[in-house]
Amino acid sequence: MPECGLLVSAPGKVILHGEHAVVHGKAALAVALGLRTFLRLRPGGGERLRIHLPGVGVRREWDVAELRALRGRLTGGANSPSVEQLDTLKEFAGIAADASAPDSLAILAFLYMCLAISAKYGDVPSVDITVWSELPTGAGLGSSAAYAVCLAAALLHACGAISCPLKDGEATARWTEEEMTLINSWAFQGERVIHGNPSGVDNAVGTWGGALRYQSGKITSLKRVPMLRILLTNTKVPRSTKVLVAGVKEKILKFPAIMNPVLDSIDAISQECQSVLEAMPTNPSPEYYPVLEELFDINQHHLNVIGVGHPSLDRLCRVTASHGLHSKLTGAGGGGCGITLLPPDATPLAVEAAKRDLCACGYECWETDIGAPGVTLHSSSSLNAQVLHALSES
Ligand SMILES: Nc1ncnc2c1ncn2[C@@H]1O[C@H](COP(=O)(O)OP(=O)(O)O)[C@@H](O)[C@H]1O
Ligand SMILES: C[C@@](O)(CCOP(=O)(O)O)CC(=O)O
Ligand SMILES: [Mg+2]
Repeated sequence: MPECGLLVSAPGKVILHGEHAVVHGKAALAVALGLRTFLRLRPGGGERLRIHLPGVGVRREWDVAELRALRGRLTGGANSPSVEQLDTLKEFAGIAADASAPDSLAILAFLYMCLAISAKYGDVPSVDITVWSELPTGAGLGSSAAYAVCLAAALLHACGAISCPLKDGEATARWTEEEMTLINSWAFQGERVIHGNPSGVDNAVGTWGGALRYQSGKITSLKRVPMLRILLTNTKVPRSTKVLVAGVKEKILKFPAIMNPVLDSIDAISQECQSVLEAMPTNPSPEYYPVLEELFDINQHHLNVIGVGHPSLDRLCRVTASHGLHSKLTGAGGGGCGITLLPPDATPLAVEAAKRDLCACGYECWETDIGAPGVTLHSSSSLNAQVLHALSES
C-alpha cells in the first residue's frame, strides 16, 4: 500500500461514429475528452474500507474482515462477473435484485472490482477512496468507463499489481503499456457490471486516451488527428446505457435482415470518417467538412432506425441545422449528449446563436478539448486546492 495514498484520473470520451454497432463487432471511432474523473485513495484507519462517491450520493464503509469473508463466497465467474456473484454482492450491500439506480451500480462495480482484484493480487486494502468527476453521469460521455478505469488503476496499485511510475518532482506520470493493458482489462469488468454487455471502447479510451479506432477488442491509434472543434450538448434527458444496449440487441434479434445492414452501414461510415480524418492536415481547411457533416447526418438517421434516438436529440439536430451546423447523438443515445461539428468557416455569430438557441431548450452546451491523455497518476500536490475543499464540503 502506498504510504501517502494516490490520485488518479481518467478522461471521458466522445464517440464520433460506431456507438451501438461496436457492441456487435463493428468499428467505432472515439476520442478522449478534456473532462475527467478523479479518484483519491488514502490509507484508511481501523481495518475499514470506505468509499465516498459524491456524484451519485454514496458514502459507505465496510469492515475489511467482512469483505474478505464475502470474497470467499464469490466462487465462479472466472474472469468476469457472473449473475450469482452480482446477486451475492447485492444482497451484501442491501441493493434490490433489479436495481439499476446510479448509486447501486456504482457500489456494485466497486465491490466486484475490489474483491476480484484483491482475490487475484493481494489482500483487501484498508483504504479511503473518493471519486468525483467533471463529467455528467449517464449522458453518453463515458462516465461509467472513466469511473471503472480510475477504480482499476487505484485498486491494482493498492494491491501491488502495478507500480508507482511517479518520480520525485513530477506532477503526473503514466504506467507502462503492459500495466495499462491490465488496467484496461479490469476496467472492462467494471463496465460489465454497469453496462451488462459493453463493447470495451469506452474503457479503452479512458485508459489510452487520444483518438482511436476500436473493433472487437482491437485498439488502433488514429495515424493523425486534426484539430476538430466540437460542440457538446447535454439534453439532460436521463437514460441508461444498459437499457439502450439491451433494446438494440432485441431489435436485431427481431429484425436481423433489416438491422444488420444498418450496422454494416454504420461500420462503413466509421471507415469513411477515418479515411477523411487521416487525410486532413492538423489545421484543416473547410473543404474537408462537407463529407464529415454528411456522415454525421446519415449516422444520426441510422441511430434513430436502431431505436436509440429521442425527441430531445431530434430537436438538438434541428436547432443546429437552422444555423447551418450538423449534429448527431453520441454514446448510448435515448437522451444524453449530442455532438455538433464546428467547421473552421462557421462564423462565431452562427456558433453563438446556435448555443443560445440550445440553451433556450434547457440544454447545456460547451466546447472542450479532444484527444486528452488517458489514465494518469498525479502527485497529490498537483491537486487543485479548491477541488479538495469542494470534496471536504461534500
Ligand atoms: N463519478 C462517479 N461516481 C460513481 N459512479 C459513477 C460515476 N460516474 C459514473 N458512475 C456510474 O456509471 C453510471 C453511468 O453509466 P452509463 O449509464 O454508462 O452512462 P455514461 O457512461 O454515458 O455516463 C452511473 O449510473 C454510475 O453507476
Ligand atoms: C452504446 C455504446 O456503444 C457506448 C455507450 O457509451 P455511454 O455509456 O453512453 O457513454 C455501448 C458500448 O460500446 O459498450
Ligand atoms: Mg457508460
